[in-house]
Amino acid sequence: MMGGINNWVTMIRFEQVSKIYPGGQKALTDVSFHLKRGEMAFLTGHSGAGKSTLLKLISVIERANGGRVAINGHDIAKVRPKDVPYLRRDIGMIFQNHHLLMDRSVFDNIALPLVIEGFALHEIKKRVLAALDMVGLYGKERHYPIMLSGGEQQRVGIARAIVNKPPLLLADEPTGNLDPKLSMDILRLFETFNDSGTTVLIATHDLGLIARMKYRTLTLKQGRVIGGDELAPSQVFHG
Ligand SMILES: Nc1ncnc2c1ncn2[C@@H]1O[C@H](COP(=O)(O)OP(=O)(O)OP(=O)(O)O)[C@@H](O)[C@H]1O
Repeated sequence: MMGGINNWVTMIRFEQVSKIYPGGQKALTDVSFHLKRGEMAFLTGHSGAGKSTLLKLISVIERANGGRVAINGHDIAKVRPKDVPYLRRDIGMIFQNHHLLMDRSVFDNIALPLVIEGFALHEIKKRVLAALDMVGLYGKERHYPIMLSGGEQQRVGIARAIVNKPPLLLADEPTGNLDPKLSMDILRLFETFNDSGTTVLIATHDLGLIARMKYRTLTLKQGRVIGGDELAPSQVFHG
């Protein structure tokens, strides 16, 4: 655990985090912010600003070169490679191109995280159908992704991310391919999860979408956090 009395309320904590990719590309420089448990926030910035890299550091797909990252009370630097899968169970990840298995049914796609965790079949069935219901796709479990619209496919990806009820949900451009109405529907869905206690961080270019919502925003520019950062530590803890 990292020091500090406020750890128990913190879901994501970055302290002066830097990431340089092999080859020398600086992706993040001195990034500090906190996200409390139960918060929902946006992460924005131009293409190449470092949004995906920041999400990859949270999900331990990449590791930082400098500074400290703590997720759900765990100092990532101290998490051994063999324990990374356990940490990831606490994180639901949603991608722009949803990474669905096209040769598997909607049911199988959503069931995947539960199969990996070794759940019993009756429990898997119950949870998959509940997740489908939450994203408004009940009855489509036998469909294949190819039979669904882009917005429906995205919702299958969301159902897969929330099916094991992770306390943290990360979304990387979740509305990238969707029209404004569908984008809003997806954000409302995230709000529903947030209302039930899930911490949500959404990376997006879509400033229009952000402006229509009331949430805090962390803005990156060339790998650094820039002005008006409402996720600055003091404001998170005392705001
Ligand atoms: N695996 C990698 N190897 C080397 N450089 C990388 C790698 N991934 C990202 N980068 C570089 O790091 C910087 C930040 O990239 P990142 O993907 O985090 O930005 P982003 O804000 O998510 O961009 P976009 O909105 O286009 O997805 C960019 O300069 C990018 O070229």
